[in-house]
Amino acid sequence: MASVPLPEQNFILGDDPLSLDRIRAILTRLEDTIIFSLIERAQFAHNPKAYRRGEFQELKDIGFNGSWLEWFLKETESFHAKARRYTSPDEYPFTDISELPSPILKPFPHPPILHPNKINVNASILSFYIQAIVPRITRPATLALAAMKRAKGITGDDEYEDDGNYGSAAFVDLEVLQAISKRVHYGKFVSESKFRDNPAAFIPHIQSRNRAALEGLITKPEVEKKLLQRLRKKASLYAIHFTPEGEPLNDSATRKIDVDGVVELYEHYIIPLTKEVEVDYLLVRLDGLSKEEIDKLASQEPRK
Ligand SMILES: C=C(O[C@@H]1C=C(C(=O)O)C=C[C@H]1O)C(=O)O
Repeated sequence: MASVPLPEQNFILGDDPLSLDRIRAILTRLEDTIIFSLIERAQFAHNPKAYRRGEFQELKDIGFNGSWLEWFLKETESFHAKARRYTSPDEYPFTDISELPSPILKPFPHPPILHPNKINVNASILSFYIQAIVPRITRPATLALAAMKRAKGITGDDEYEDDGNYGSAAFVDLEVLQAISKRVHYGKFVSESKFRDNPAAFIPHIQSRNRAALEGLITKPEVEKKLLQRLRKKASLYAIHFTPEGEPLNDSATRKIDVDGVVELYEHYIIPLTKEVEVDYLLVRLDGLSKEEIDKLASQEPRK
């Protein structure tokens, strides 16, 4: 009987915050969050207008020059920042932290787990989400809606791609983006766990800035292969519609989400970016340490 991963817990709970098995269980659980939030986003049209800067006069009127989604991010993250969300090492804002208010609560007394770093790859996440993911998983707005808009003289290149649900779609965009961001930045915990297991394996390549060697050390092809297989099965199952009587509709044309799109999201974007975070984190892992501290780490026996 395969062991069932530990109940998903964030890094604070649990006895060993850097157990690789527990970290992987959290990554596995985030697969569900990402798939279901993509299913929710797929219910709305592409709405490309929401991702282009300068499209909303109403935003310009309030002095905001970014896109609708960037405004949604800044407004939402400003509130979350006051609730100290971004003092947690597993939470990273898309808005420049210097533009967000200070927390009204004292920082949560997190255990010092990660080495100090300023790694934030949310700009890359936002870019691939807008350019590749949203167009892939959304369907044109209904032809009837397009006809209604034509009748009202609403035209433009978004005629079939815009259902006007800018607020609802952006709310779900944030859920997808925050889940992908958490998943990708968990690469820091993965790297810290692997580093502590065998510092001597990493230290020479960190010191010689050898990204390729570091990426070779953190890459686990068998883990990635199993993940993509599991992801395809999950997305195929979660995408099934049911009849009013609760019978599954096994018609691929009525799937709630493009399953290939979900797998490609992980294979071409999420996994590579997670590994980039892992390597970026390793490259700063020795920053601020004395020669004696580094030598002590290098002399440590491998833990596994
Ligand atoms: C996250 C890990 O590190 C790497 C990245 C993976 C991913 O992004 O899914 C999977 C395996 C490794 O290649 C891990 O070892 O679990």
